[in-house]
Amino acid sequence: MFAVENGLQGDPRLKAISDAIRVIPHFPKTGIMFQDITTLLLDPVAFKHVVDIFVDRYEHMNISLVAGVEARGFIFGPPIALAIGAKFIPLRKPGKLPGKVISEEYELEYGRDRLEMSVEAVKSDERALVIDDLVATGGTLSASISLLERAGAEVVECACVVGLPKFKGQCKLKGKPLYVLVEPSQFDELTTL
Ligand SMILES: O=P(O)(O)OC[C@H]1O[C@H](OP(=O)(O)OP(=O)(O)O)[C@H](O)[C@@H]1O
Ligand SMILES: Nc1ncnc2[nH]cnc12
Repeated sequence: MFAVENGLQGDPRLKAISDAIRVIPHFPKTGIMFQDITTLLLDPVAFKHVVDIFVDRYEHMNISLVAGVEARGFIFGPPIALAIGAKFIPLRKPGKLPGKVISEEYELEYGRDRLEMSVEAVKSDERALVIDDLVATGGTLSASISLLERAGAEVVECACVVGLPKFKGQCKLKGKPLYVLVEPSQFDELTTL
């Protein structure tokens, strides 16, 4: 893995994070190089580096709301939210949230999926951060931005641990900044899910 343009070039924590992410060829389908963050979770030093880097970046940005994308955004979002004193909102796959929800469809490489959010969770004029483990096409994060904006929040930034190379050079999603810690080498990534 290589570091991306994130203002942390030369920071040894990025290598520790990269090294802790396992790459599984041809999972879950032939041709996909799966970036497995579950091995990062087995390494408390590297896992803490991820949380520390995001907390350092966001603690003084007046963020009141951290939204995490099901499922892997639920791992990284809550510790960041707690450390910066923001609430955590889960963005869930369809049919999981009770109460009044709004939903957004988005494109996957094959087919479509949908994300839902509890509309009462967001107050107007909140400043939001969206967290996920990985950005591939950006469809999931774009749907997340739309949900939050529809509920009246201002999305300050989206942040992911891994950005796939097809995303190289792209640091905006729906006009919002995207902040990524590491990126697999070309060798590590054949395609996305
Ligand atoms: O940038 P994109 O092309 O939208 O892809 C990125 C999304 O894909 C993965 O989740 P997935 O939909 O596989 O769900 P999971 O976390 O429940 O496995 C990943 O955790 C991101 O949420
Ligand atoms: N290559 C990949 N590894 C892990 N999660 C993904 N989501 C989309 N593409 C992925």
